[in-house]
Amino acid sequence: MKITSIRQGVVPISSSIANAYIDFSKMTASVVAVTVESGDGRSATGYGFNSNGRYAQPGLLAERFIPRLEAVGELPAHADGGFDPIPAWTAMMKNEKPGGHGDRSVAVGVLDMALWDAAAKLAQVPLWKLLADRYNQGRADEQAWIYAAGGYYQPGKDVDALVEEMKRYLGLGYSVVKMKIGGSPGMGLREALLLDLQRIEAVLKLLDGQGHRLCVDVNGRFGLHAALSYGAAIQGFGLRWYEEPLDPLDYSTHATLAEHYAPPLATGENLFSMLDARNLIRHGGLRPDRDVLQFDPALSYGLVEYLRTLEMLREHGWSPRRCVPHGGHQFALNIAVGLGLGGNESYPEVFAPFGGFADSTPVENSRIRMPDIPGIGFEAKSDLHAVLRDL
Ligand SMILES: O=C([O-])CC(=O)C(=O)O
Ligand SMILES: [Mg+2]
Repeated sequence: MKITSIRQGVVPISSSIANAYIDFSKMTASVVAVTVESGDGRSATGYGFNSNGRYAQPGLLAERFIPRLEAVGELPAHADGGFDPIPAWTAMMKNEKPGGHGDRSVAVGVLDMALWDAAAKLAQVPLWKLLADRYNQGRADEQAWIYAAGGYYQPGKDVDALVEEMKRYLGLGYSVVKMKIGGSPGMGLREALLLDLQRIEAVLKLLDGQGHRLCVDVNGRFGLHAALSYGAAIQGFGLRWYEEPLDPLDYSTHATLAEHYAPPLATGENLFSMLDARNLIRHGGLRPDRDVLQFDPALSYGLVEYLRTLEMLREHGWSPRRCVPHGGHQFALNIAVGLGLGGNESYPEVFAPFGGFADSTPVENSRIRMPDIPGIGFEAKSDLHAVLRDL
């Protein structure tokens, strides 16, 4: 088993959308293609990319992580005889100190995704099946629960346009949707809250008042006072979840909020290692019977690290069903189905071509089936495959 070539590129995913914390006017993504040769002379090329919210990492890839992978030489096979990304991952992380993950976890996540795509292609099975066989006693789910994430702020977008957007998601087969809140620059808390309540109530009306069909996402914008004020105001709606109300690393403030806000909270998309996730579980006051963990393997050192995170969760009494990764990509969708997570995010209208799933698998009642092709399934998603093929 040997890595024979690695190529990288940068692709723009800029758009006019904004959440409560950032706009996406300059957003980019790294893409890589990694070719692996098996002992019997066969080879496969796996692809990887980072999901939105963090920028492309061409420097870290070129200076550290690609050269280390290129230098690795012969790699030991997995016990099942196939390619094993774990020894390659360990070689990539040599001479990296613990802590301070920064953008390094993004660069490693991009390569990790490509290694897993190559591993499943060499085994000639979909990644969800490889994962179920290696780590879940062969038990893959038949489909994944997904929800439509959108409801971004955009110049000139009023409440009617927000409702129209959500209507389109329902038309595509989603029954649960997510919208942004907390992003009204220049407004005082009272004024911003009143406007957001109007926006939330308009979407809830479209959803026949069923709060469990709506998630709201603050993207880490609030301090404790605003998080509590919004929490008190939305508590009665029975929302599916209240996402990232606070800074992602401020665990004890999360614990205080959880004492006062009983319905489900969701967070974790900006925690990039098993150890950060463990600190959230230890100190964040989250409740394993209702809260939702959104660690995104594509941003946080990939699936090798995510397997450690799932193990840590088990040790702390959390089911993998509480995990619904951020990022709306096919990699996390395979992980959700193969390892029995609670579902996955989906971006029907934003972050193309990286957001979205196989062309051939429609969404029905917020559920999606997986295509039965080798690897992660990029070849079954034409807009994304066109970008990756160019590498
Ligand atoms: O707007 C973003 O940065 C993406 C995000 O939070 C999400 O998908 O939950
Ligand atoms: Mg979010």
